[in-house]
Amino acid sequence: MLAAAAAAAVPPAASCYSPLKPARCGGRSRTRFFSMLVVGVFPDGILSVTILFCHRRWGISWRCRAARVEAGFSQLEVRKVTYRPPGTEHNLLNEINLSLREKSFGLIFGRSGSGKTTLLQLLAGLSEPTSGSICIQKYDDSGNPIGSSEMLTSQRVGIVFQFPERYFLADTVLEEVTFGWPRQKADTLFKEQLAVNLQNAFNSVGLTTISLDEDPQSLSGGFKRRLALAIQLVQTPNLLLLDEPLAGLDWKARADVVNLLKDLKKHHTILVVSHDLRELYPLVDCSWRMQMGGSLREETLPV
Ligand SMILES: Nc1ncnc2c1ncn2[C@@H]1O[C@H](COP(=O)(O)OP(=O)(O)OP(=O)(O)O)[C@@H](O)[C@H]1O
Repeated sequence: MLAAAAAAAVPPAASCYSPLKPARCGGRSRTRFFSMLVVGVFPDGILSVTILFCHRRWGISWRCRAARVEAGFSQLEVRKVTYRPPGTEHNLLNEINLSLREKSFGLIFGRSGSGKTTLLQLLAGLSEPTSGSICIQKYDDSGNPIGSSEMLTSQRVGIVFQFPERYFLADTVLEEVTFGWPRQKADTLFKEQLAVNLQNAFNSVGLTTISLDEDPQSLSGGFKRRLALAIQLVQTPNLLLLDEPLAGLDWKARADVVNLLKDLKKHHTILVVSHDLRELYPLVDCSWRMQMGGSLREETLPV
């Protein structure tokens, strides 16, 4: 990142400069420059790169250009979340805490009925926590929080349910993907952006070989899951939630989806609920066990 920032900061006139030695600028000029790279970090975690040119004959005349580059990382934080469905007397989830750093892969496992899917639904904004908060917090490189956290909104989350192909509604892949897109003319620009996102999403899930006129139900199991993922990726979510992504697939399609998730993990923050621990194990950065009674404990996978 620093190299890129430095490259962006170099003015055109300084194309021959060296940060280590005095350099000769241009064939005819005998003037020599010294250059200095000044790097600073502001308290808000922004990295500043400044290049000073010190002129040998004129003393400290200088030219300077600065670039500001975001440093640090952001993290999903679930803080003391409790959930009791309206009209019931028992909590399904109790004081759940979870942190997941951007571009990492988290996995929640646990017995059937312990509350894993309920937690995903809260993260996706499909229901509201009874208490506690779900937010995104930014940190600098030293791990100090930058500013206050932002609430995670449903627009920033993509969720792929268990057996997503059961919810396909359209007759063609194109209609399926564009199902929720705005229909009004005024939204042309927005639709153009979605079309670009769609191309990127299809590239990232490896769906470029299928025809957009194909019936989604005629796709293989692995390709149906790819399509379900692409539909979510079009919205460029900050967080991708997957409920049992391997359920109901044959061994080949399972391997296919695991490889796909390995690729997606490079660019996306992914949180998965699954019983398929052995197959997902190589991808996992953090894991938690949901216990009966709805409490969550960080725990390495028992594989
Ligand atoms: N709105 C609700 N009202 C009452 N109980 C509910 C509600 N939603 C879910 N439950 C119950 O909460 C418990 C947790 O369900 P959930 O689907 O989250 O479990 P899970 O860990 O994902 O299970 P599985 O691994 O079988 O998918 C279940 O006993 C379920 O019946």
